[in-house]
Amino acid sequence: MYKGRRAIFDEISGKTGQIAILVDPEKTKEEEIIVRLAQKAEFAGVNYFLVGGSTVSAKDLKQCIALLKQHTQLPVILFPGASHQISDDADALFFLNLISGRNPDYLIGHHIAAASELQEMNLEIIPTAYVLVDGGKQTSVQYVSQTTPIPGEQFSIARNTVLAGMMLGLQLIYFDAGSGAYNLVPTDWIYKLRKEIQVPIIVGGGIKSIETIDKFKEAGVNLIVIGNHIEENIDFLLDIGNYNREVKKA
Ligand SMILES: CC(C)=CCC/C(C)=C/CC/C(C)=C/CC/C(C)=C/COP(=O)(O)OP(=O)(O)O
Ligand SMILES: O=P(O)(O)OC[C@@H](O)CO
Ligand SMILES: [Mg+2]
Repeated sequence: MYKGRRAIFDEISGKTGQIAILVDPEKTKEEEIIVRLAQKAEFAGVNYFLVGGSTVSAKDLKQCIALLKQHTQLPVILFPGASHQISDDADALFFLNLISGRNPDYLIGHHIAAASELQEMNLEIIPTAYVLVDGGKQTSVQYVSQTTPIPGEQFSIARNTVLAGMMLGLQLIYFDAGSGAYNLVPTDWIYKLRKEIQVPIIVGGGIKSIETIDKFKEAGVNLIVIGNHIEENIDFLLDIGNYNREVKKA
């Protein structure tokens, strides 16, 4: 039965500059890769694994999570592209509400489809305002959800969208410029929002450098998500490790 735990939400809220690795179960199937990812992530001081994708099957998702849980102590959070992307082996679920879009399936449809199964699971469910930001290219999420992202120059639309999300009771904001984005979520959005809202903020899409991670941390982002860049270059985790050790010393 769903218990309404808040441990992971509290951990995400607790500080800025935390890092999550997004694992795509469609691309990451071999145990050997998962073992390497788990070891390097833990050594680097990464905070969480996120698992999901726009087009991932239930079977691939379950297998990937089971393997991750065998090989890492880090919390595993579901980042689902659809109602079938759920597994009781994970620790938490971003219950995404795609509020930058106007597609009812992604505002309430998938949620209803998943609700009865979720009620039987032991996952921490985190109601999340999922806000797509134009990253300069059409992404899988936009295509699959048939929604239009918010343009990077339209801060007031972004602001009104997240304010409405908060008023609806969503507890976390995830700004996503999309997988492999060319343009990042604008840092000035975060600075401006941080003047009036305290809810935890997640940012992802196209992040490839320590400099970017540090900029988002300084702006007040709680959790920075990296997918493609680690898929392409697992040794970026060494740089993340060095960065985390420097931040700790400072
Ligand atoms: C309520 C439940 C269980 C699900 C909600 C479903 C919703 C609303 C999803 C939002 C829209 C969506 C399709 C999100 C997917 C987010 C995600 C995991 C993106 C990762 O990137 P990919 O789409 O896999 O990109 P690439 O494969 O191109 O790297
Ligand atoms: O794969 P990248 O570009 O890091 O994007 C991560 C994530 O925010 C996409 O939904
Ligand atoms: Mg993917």
